[in-house]
This record gives sequence, structure tokens and C-alpha cells, in this order.
Amino acid sequence: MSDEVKYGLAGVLADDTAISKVVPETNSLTYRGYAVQDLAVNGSFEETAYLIWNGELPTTSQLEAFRKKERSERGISKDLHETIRRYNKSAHPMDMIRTSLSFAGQEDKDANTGSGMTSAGFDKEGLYDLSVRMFAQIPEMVAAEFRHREGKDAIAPDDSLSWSENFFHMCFGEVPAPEVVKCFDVSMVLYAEHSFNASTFTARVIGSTTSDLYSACVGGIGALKGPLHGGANEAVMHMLKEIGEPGKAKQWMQGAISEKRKIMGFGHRVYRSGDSRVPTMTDYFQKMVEVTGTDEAKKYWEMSRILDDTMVEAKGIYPNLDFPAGPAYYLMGFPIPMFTPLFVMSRITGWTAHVIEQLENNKLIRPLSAYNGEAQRKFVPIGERS
Ligand SMILES: CC(=O)SCCNC(=O)CCNC(=O)[C@H](O)C(C)(C)COP(=O)(O)OP(=O)(O)OC[C@H]1O[C@@H](n2cnc3c(N)ncnc32)[C@H](O)[C@@H]1OP(=O)(O)O
Ligand SMILES: O=C([O-])CC(=O)C(=O)O
Repeated sequence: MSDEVKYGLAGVLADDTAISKVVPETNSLTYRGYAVQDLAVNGSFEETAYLIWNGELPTTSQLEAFRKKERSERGISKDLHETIRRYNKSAHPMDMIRTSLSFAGQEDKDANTGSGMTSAGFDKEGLYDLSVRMFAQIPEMVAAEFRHREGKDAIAPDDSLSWSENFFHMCFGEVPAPEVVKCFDVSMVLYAEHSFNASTFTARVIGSTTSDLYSACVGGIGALKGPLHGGANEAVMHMLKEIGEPGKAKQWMQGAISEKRKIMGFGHRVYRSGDSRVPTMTDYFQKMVEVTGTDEAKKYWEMSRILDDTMVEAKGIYPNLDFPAGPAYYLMGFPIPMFTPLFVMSRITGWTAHVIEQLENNKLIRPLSAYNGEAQRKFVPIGERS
């Protein structure tokens, strides 16, 4: 270990950003200056997406035009549908969405817009158009992959529906109660952006080589899949199912703590005393429990309260957004392995905005390493090696 190295880049300021601000001291998060909880409760995910890319909230007519643009970009190709139908049904949905986005990139004649592969160079408008296209099409990929795993045909998008309503329609063939759609929409707002988290930083690193936007986002998907990052929302639900009932929750948590196990959905690199997004998502998880009204839903709610209290009391480690989001998605009817692809559908806004910001003032991201391997030595011909 070297004193000069910042392991995991912890505490390192790697660049400027005007997209979001995380303030750990006050557990607050703003997108372009707006508190995330205000955006989530009072606005829609479409408005947040517009804000993240354009820097300002849309007026009524701007939002109308944005919605029209998003709807006009819906519709993945027949070839991609055909490819999805060939996927191994037991593959993880994150592997499926990573493959589908990559497939869409090789089909898209505009894929290299704004990249070093074209002589035109940086093209902000072109990159924005590509971003909206991915935002419009990724939900259809996720829904088609879900239905393929279930042995069902894909459902075409419905342009009369909002981005969130349309996703439910493409998954289940119907739009649930407005309260359920709102809870989902809130989760999308909360997941959209979080400064230099691992997947966004990955996307920026790829963007900094002036590679293309699809490559940057495919890389982001790879980084998000891990349970230390986006994959934790799935792990939380597996944990709740493993514990099984509220009566066992405290003892389970105490056992996990004494065995020094990492408990999924808790802790954060930046927040040390609570994740700014958790109170809002917890309120909406509770609303999902009320809407569902089942004993199972109440059981997950009670368990999550006990786990939260026990962990905070024993270790002073607080839940992160994945903790309430996982069970909320479960109550919406999504299968567990689909939770991280839902995160992708939202975070595509943050990833693309960051790649555009990176390219606006680009400097290749290339840190140094402290070498701790063998000292230089003489080459030994193969016949002389022991
Ligand atoms: C949307 C998101 O991506 S949010 C993050 C989602 N990830 C998770 O929920 C996975 C579980 N959490 C973790 O693994 C970590 O908290 C991370 C990876 C998120 C942050 O990690 P780091 O900033 O590197 O903190 P680090 O892992 O060094 O933890 C610091 C201390 O807190 C403990 N700690 C942190 N998180 C946890 C946890 N979830 N369970 C148990 N102990 C924990 C560590 O064991 C360590 O203790 P020690 O100093 O006694 O060794
Ligand atoms: O910021 C992080 O390290 C992880 C996180 O919460 C996110 O990406 O939303």
C-alpha cells in the first residue's frame, strides 16, 4: 500500500460537473440546482430527463415537444427483436440489456455522432438526439427481454402513453393504478443521476477517449451490474426473502453484523449519515405497501423497518436508495433480476449527460498507478527457465 495512492479514488476530485451536486454533510442532492425530492414528488421523470440534458426545467411547450420527440424515437428494429428472441432465457437481464444496447449501436447510422470516429468532432445536438433515442428505446428492450424470459411475445409501444405508463404497458399489457405509475416514476427520478458514481465515471472514461456514446453507456451498464453499485437493489430483495418474516429480522441483522458480512442496500461511498433519496423512496415504498394491501407487502415493510433500525443502531450505517427501491419494485410486480435494468432505464439520462459534458471540455482520463510488482529483470529464454 502506498501513502500516495487514493485507493478506489476515494476523496479524489476528478473533474468539474454542473449536472448534479451531492452534499454529504446535509444529505442533499440537487440536479441542475433543484432538490431531487421536489423533482420526484412534484414533477415527472420526463421533466427530470429534460432538465438533466438541457440544464433548465421545460416550459409546457418545451415539455410537449420533448415528449413528442421521445415518442417519435420509440420502436426497436425487427432484427433486435429477433436477436432478443435468441437470448438464453436464463441469462441475467443485465447481460441482455448490455447486449441489446450494443446491438442497437451497431445498427444506428448516427452511432458515431460526436465521436472521434467522425471528422465532424464534438456535436452537442447530435449527442442529445442519440441520448433521447436511447432513453426512448431502452425500456422497450428491457420489456421485450422480460417477456422473452416469460415465453411471451413483445408488446409494441403505445404513443398515447407517457414514458413510465408505456413501460408498464410493454411489460404487462396494461397500465396499473396511477399510484403505482407515480411510485415507479419517482424511483426513475431518484435513480437518474448521482455525480461521479462508478458507472457514470466509467461512461466518462470511455467518452474521454472520444469513443461513441453507445460504447460509453454499454460500459456504464457493465459497471452498474455489480452488487456494490446498482446490483444492490436485487440483493436487497433476495435478503428480505431469505429472512422471510419480521420476527427474524433483528436476529438476522445482528448475526450478519457479528460475522462482519456486507449487508446490501446499506452504506455509501459519499453519504455517511443517510442517502438524500431514501426518505422519498421509503415514502413511496410505503405507498406501494398500502396500494398492494397484502400481508406479504406488510411483511416486507416491517422487516425493512427493523433491518434499518438495527443496522443504524449497531453500526451507524444507513440505507442507500437500493434498500427501499428493491422491495418497491417487487410490489410493482417486477421479477427481482429485472431491478437493475430498471436502474439502467433511468441512469441512461445521467450517463449521456456526463459524456456530453466530458466532451465539451475533454481531457483524456488517464491516472497513474504506483507500481508494486517485480523490479526489472533479464529475459530468460524458454529452454533455460526452471
Ligand atoms: C445506488 C448505489 O449504487 S448505492 C450503493 C449500493 N451498494 C450496496 O448497497 C452494497 C453494500 N455497501 C457497500 O458495499 C459499501 O457501503 C459501498 C461499496 C457502497 C461503499 O463502500 P466504501 O466507501 O468503500 O466503504 P467501505 O466498504 O470501506 O466501508 C467502510 C466501513 O463500513 C463498513 N460497511 C460499509 N458498508 C457496509 C455494509 N453494507 N454492510 C456492513 N458493513 C459495511 C465496512 O465494512 C467498513 O468497516 P471497517 O472500517 O470496520 O472495515
Ligand atoms: O454515488 C454512488 O457512488 C452510488 C449511487 O448512489 C448512485 O450511483 O446512485
